[in-house]
This record gives sequence, structure tokens and C-alpha cells, in this order.
Amino acid sequence: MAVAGLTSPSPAYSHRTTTRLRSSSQLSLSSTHLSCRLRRSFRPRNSSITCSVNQVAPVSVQKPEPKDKSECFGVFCQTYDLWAEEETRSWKKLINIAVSGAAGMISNHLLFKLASGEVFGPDQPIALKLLGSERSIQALEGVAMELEDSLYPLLREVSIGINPYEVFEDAEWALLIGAKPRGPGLERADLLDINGQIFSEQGKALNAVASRNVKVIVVGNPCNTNALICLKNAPNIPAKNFHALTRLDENRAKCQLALKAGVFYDKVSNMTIWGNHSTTQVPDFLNARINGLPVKEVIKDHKWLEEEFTEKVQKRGGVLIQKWGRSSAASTAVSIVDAIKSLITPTPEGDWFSSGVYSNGNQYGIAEGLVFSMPCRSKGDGDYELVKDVIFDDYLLKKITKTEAELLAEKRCVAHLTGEGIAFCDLPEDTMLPGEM
Ligand SMILES: NC(=O)C1=CN([C@@H]2O[C@H](COP(=O)(O)OP(=O)(O)OC[C@H]3O[C@@H](n4cnc5c(N)ncnc54)[C@H](OP(=O)(O)O)[C@@H]3O)[C@@H](O)[C@H]2O)C=CC1
Ligand SMILES: O=C([O-])CC(=O)C(=O)O
Repeated sequence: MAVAGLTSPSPAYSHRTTTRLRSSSQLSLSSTHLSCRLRRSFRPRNSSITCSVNQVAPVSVQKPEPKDKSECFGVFCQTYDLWAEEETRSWKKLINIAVSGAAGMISNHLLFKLASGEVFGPDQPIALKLLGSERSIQALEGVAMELEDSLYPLLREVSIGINPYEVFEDAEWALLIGAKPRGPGLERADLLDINGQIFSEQGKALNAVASRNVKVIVVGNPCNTNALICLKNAPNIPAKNFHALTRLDENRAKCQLALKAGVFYDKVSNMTIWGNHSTTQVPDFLNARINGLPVKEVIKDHKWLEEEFTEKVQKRGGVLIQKWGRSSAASTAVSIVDAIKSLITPTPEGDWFSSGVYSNGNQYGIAEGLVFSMPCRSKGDGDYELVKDVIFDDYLLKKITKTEAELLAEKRCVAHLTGEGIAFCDLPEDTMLPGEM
């Protein structure tokens, strides 16, 4: 077998064809692929591995092989003598980033940001492990081909697959984007169940094969409850490592406040989104600041804050769908980048960021056992702490109670997927995703 080359993006490297070759040659092609990966070539000059099928010892017994094996892709299976490149000397150790829904719209923006170095930095080589499905495998090959053609120096490996137990192996970051979108006639309870099954399976897979300190960001909706299902199915990974993406809501809220106050949006800080990534979410203007001052001192129209501003942020996703004909993809990818960067760089003094995190042990009196968006700070080590000095008033507490009730109802709906008994679905009527109106 020729190692998948620079010039032939043919189906020769699809997972199915690789399986066929393996069967006929009686060789462990999986070892071949591994030995061909770029990370293996970080070694002194003159001792780089020359990759060829002859190096692999024949195996006497042919094991049954999974049909859905994840494989390195095209040019990313090649070996190079990287010591010729001085810059690689100062590079950090390669990290594995798994992305689900990798052929979807959000990923189409996100993967290229990850590969460019804008997220993890110019000295951080990465491996992208892309999860698709039978439905999307062709498209996923197309994505991998575009990554090949982009010639990103920091992108050392790309593998694609449809089995989360393969794709999530040794993942240090898992960006879980793939989920069935809500369509006409689909009840929210049904969506919770369908997507819940996906996140239950992916939680189990992370538990089995990912790095013990993997950081998981759940984007696929309904993301808070999907994140809860995921963490409940991954008992060997700290619950604190699971996040539901509410950073897009934070960014949307900052933009609206900046617009009203007539300032550039970098002047808005301390923006918390409380609760669910849904139309009950609470953009907190009581604690947010503009130019370091409380928002209510800068924007005197408090009725606007309570009514128009709040609803605008809650329903921004839906308005965008009406304009665009599809949900936010580029801005969601940007907000995923922001969310990751907030965990790997120290939070600026006095500021914070929002993330949907496990509510156990929170000091705000929010019900335990939920994934609830709250204000967080990080030292830049991938971990976070909840912010202590926030204030509440009756308006804020009432709104938080409403989004909490919604999340508690969602949780009861998926009890069968979190190991908490029999599910009982009594969702409030107005329970909606931001993209629904
Ligand atoms: N938290 C947030 O702020 C935001 C969250 N979202 C959510 O992110 C998710 C992905 O959005 P986006 O990338 O635009 O969506 P796309 O429709 O472009 O991609 C979604 C991917 O989900 C996968 N999927 C899994 N199960 C199914 C299924 N049963 N039917 C169809 N597709 C399925 C598909 O990949 P495959 O076949 O490979 O599994 C598909 O490529 C959605 O759930 C969306 O609601 C969107 C915007 C903001
Ligand atoms: O509802 C959706 O799919 C879109 C979404 O989450 C958002 O725009 O915030």
C-alpha cells in the first residue's frame, strides 16, 4: 500500500477502503498508519522513520476489525524529517482535539481557526480527530481535503472516523457540536431524547478512551442538558471539565449593550449569562460594566434593559435564522474559540466570562445537579472558579428562577439517560432554543 500521498485525494484513504486493504494483505495497517504520523518524526536528524508497509510485521491471526475505524487522512499520514525545520524545536507537545459534527456548518469555520494556530497559539501543534457518521463521511473527507490544501504548519495530524470510541482516544479537548437540529413537527421532548442518546454514547466513549483531564465543550443543542447527560455518563472524568457553550450569548449581550451605550464593544465587561442556552437565559445587566461602571449607571433606560435588551439577547438566534435561513455558524465558531481561550489564558483582573458548568457546590443557591451558565474566572490552566462578588436583585433572582425551573424540567425529561430513574417530561410551554421563536 502506498502511504496516502500529497497528490491523490482519492477514496484510497477512506476508512472503508483501508479496511479492505487490511483484510487482503493480512497486515496491521493500523500500525502502518500510526507509524506514518507526523508526530513520530520529532526525532534527531538521520533517524526519522521511513514509512512503508514493509516495516510492519505480518500478523499470524487476523482479528475481526471494526468497520468504523478512525484513520489518519491523506497528507497527514506522511512522515517528514521535521528537524530540518528549526521552528519545530520550540514547539510544545502535540495536543489531540476531537470535534463531533465535524462536517457541519459550525465546524466548517471552527476547524480552520484551530488549525491556523489562532486558538492554541503559534507554538502549539495539534491533531484534529474528526467525528462524523455514515451520513456525513463523504463530506468529512471533503473537510479533511480542505484542511490538507490549507497547508497549516501546526496541523500535524487529521483523522476521521464514525466511532467515538476511536475518535476520542487520548483527546485533550472534545468539542461536541454534532446534534440533530429541531425540525418541523419535532417536539422539544423528542429532541432532548434523540440528542440525549448521542451525548450519552459520547460521554461513555470519553469516559473509556479520552485523556483523564479532557476538557469538553458541548455546543449541540439543547447544550446544557446534553452536557449534563454527557458528564453523567463519564464518571471517571471530573464533572468540572464539562461546559455548555453560552459564550455566544455573552458576546451577543455585550454587542447590544455597546450599541445602546454608543461605545465600542471591548468596553463592556463582566457579562454573565445565567442558566440555559435557551430563550429563558438571563443576560445579567446588573453586574455587567461599561467602561468599568455598572451598566445601569451608563444606560439609564432601565425599562429597555429589563425588556428589550433581555429579549433581544434571548431571541437573537431566531432573528438570525429568519435573515440567514440557517442558524449562526461563524459567530458560534468564534464564540467556541473565545470559550477555549478563556480557559487557557488567565482572565483579566476584575473581569469574568460565562460558561455552562456543573452547578454542584455553587455559592449562588442555584439547584445542584444542573449544567447552568454562571460567571467564571480562570488562571489559564484549563480549569475555572466561580466568581464570588456578584450581586442579585429581585428582578435578576426571578429571571434566574425561571431558567432554573426550565433546566430542572429538562433534567426530569432525560432521567433515563443520566441514571436517575424514569423520565417524566413536563416542559414549560415556552421552552425554546434561541433559534426558535
Ligand atoms: N450553543 C450554542 O451557542 C449554539 C449551538 N448550536 C447548535 O450546534 C449544533 C450544530 O450546528 P450546525 O453545525 O450549524 O449544524 P449542522 O446541521 O450544519 O451540523 C450538525 C451536524 O450534526 C450531526 N448530526 C447528529 N445527529 C444528527 C441527526 N439525527 N440528523 C442530522 N444531523 C445530525 C451531523 O453530523 P454527523 O452526521 O456527522 O453526525 C451534522 O453535520 C446544533 O445542535 C445547533 O442547534 C448552534 C448555534 C449556537
Ligand atoms: O437554536 C439554534 O440552533 C441556534 C442557537 O442555538 C443560537 O443561535 O444560539
